[in-house]
Amino acid sequence: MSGTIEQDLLAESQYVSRLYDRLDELRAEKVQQLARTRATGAVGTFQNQSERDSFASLYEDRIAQLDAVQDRLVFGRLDLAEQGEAQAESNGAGNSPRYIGRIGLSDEELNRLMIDWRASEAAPFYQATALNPRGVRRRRHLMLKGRTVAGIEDDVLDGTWLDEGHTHHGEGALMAALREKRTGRMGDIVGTIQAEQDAIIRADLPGAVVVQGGPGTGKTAVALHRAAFLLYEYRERLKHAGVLIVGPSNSFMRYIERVLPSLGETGVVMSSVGELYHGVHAGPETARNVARVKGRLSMAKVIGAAVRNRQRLLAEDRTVVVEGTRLTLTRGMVRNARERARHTHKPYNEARETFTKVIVGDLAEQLRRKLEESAGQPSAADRSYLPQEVRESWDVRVAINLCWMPMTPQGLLSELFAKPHLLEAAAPRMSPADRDALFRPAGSPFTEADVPLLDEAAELLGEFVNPQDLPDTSQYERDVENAKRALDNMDTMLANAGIDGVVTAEQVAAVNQETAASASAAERAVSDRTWAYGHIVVDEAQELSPMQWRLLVRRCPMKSFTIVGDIAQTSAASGANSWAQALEPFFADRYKLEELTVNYRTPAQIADAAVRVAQAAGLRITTPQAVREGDWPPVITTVGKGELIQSLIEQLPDELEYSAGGLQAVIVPQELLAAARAAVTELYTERVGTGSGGLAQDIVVISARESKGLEFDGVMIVEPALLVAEVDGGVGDLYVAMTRTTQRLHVIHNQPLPAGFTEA
Ligand SMILES: Nc1ncnc2c1ncn2[C@@H]1O[C@H](COP(=O)(O)OP(=O)(O)OP(=O)(O)O)[C@@H](O)[C@H]1O
Repeated sequence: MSGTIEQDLLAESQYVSRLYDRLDELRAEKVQQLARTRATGAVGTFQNQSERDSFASLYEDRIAQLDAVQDRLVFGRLDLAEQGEAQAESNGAGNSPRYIGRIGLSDEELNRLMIDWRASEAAPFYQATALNPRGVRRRRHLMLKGRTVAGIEDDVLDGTWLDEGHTHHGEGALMAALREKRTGRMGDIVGTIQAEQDAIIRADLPGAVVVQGGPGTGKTAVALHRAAFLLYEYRERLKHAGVLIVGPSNSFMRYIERVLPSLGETGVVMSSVGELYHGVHAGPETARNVARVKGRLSMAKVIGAAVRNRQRLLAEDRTVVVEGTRLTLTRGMVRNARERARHTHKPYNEARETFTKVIVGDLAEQLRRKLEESAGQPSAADRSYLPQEVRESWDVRVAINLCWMPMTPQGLLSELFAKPHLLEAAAPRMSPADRDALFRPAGSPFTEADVPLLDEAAELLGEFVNPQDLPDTSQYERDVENAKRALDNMDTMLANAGIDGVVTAEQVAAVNQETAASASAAERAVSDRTWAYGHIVVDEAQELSPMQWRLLVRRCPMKSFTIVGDIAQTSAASGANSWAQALEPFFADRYKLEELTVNYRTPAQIADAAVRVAQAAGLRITTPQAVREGDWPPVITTVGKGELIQSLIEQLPDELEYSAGGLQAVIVPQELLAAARAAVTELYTERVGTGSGGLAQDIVVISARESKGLEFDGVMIVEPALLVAEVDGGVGDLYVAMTRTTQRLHVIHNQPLPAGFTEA
């Protein structure tokens, strides 16, 4: 059953190579099928063509998936105790070992070669313990280098096997994984998921799960693996509705973007909080008081009032001229039309149709009476054209727009913050100081804190139809026009394919519409604000304001959420002080709170210092147990006034040597950021990045806020006291910065260090 390590490595390598052969075979099959499908060309009925397109994209997706899982395709093996016959048959593999990998693989005869890590049969790989072995005799981790097995780590749970020596040991699969250099892109942890993490990953789909955990406890990793698990376990349900993953910033989204594809899952929608309103790329809200005000739930009422206030009454009756006849639009007519429009309970832009119809009807009636009066007698003549004349009158259009102007969310918000009288009318109970804080000139860029306000406005305003826009039917006509032009260019191509005059411009236009209709759930979800997702994963969730929560809950009415974060790391002015405070308005007490307790990232010596700083400032934190002691305590360099940047430049080369090809971060207060970046860039030019770092950039100079959620082999922090001062004296950001490192922390300071930094 077990030989020398060399024999076992060889045997395992042979099996692994069989798995890769099978993967190659499947890939080649799909490539062939794709080529055959494409070769059928642009002929046949449109149904045929759209079927062909769907097949082609199916094959493309499968090829992409097979490519993405190549790296460390298989990572585990389970040897199980004797099973009952029925069970042995049902898993088709008798008592032969189960190999656990990124996807499931079977041979041509449908014998299972490898089990997807998400399948229930794979669960013992993560959950079996000596106390509860769940039928597992031996859990084996396979460490691959390319396509061969370079290392084996055994975990024997059966006493007799232990005695017989069926075991190989090294430093441990987990430790080996943690020792890896950081690349600036998060990797998956599928081979070493720990039991407490696995329990959360495999929790049921319905309801909200909140995962609280200190720094480095694997919250992000767990959230992403959970998304992959849900997409596997509830594929049918989630295939159409999709899964949305929300994180704090674009650089964070870049940091995590490769994890799901490496688990064989694409098609998930990923968005930072600033990108949640389609078409707006919002930057951070830097003014903390503004973020605080905009994040309050009461802003929903303010937006509601702002929309209602745009339905105006007339101050006095107004004369309008229709085809030379003077008519009177009375205040009463407008009030009545507004009541009827409001009664439809439709969004503002749609209710405007009712408002317009009522006004036009009343004025057309007035016009009819006037025409008859001037003719001196009632007439049976057809007057059905009158409403059209009224509708087209310039005066009438101006008057209607004065009372009920079509609005975009962007337009509404821009004006609301640029015109103090509008804000005062919409928010009479807001303090003047808060109203002043919201003021900004029209056309200013939108910020993250505006995103939920835009969404709120969109909800209340409904579809915006620009009166100057052509009606819907003309879109089709424009498509036909485009297609006609495209067809001119396609003539030769069609002739080559032996098709002459078979495809018409109308048919090409119809194909465009088909394509739009068959876009994947993910593609459609991104652009459709009213899309209801099947599940939402929120990372760094402690930072979300109540208004941001409101937006997210609207995007998933079923309230199926995975929410991960650390209350102690809150730095946003409108973020949460407790999960109960953040979630109760939306979930009441219907959420399950889980906790992660082991810090996999930061060595104990550094994590302890971070904990002391947090506790000295009175922050209530959970203190996870660090899995490694680490080689270095925090290094502290004290410098004279004005020498911070100079010292940074002097110390950086040593730190780069320590991180030896890994990723080095320099975390700097906002006010020193530009100077630090310039100085470091002068020395290291293109090695310096600003975001999470990439393969080409191994030094990043960033603010504490930007470092949220990321990790580096080495971290330098410049002037901690300023990091604290810039967030109103909170130590949350400093706590975050200190816990970003996997190896070394070096602090350069001039001002006194915050309490707790050094051991008393
Ligand atoms: N079971 C595991 N096996 C291997 N590595 C792990 C495991 N769990 C976590 N890690 C690693 O620990 C590091 C921290 O994980 P992650 O970023 O998910 O933590 P976090 O709780 O989100 O941290 P923070 O709140 O500080 O941003 C990552 O490098 C991750 O890959």
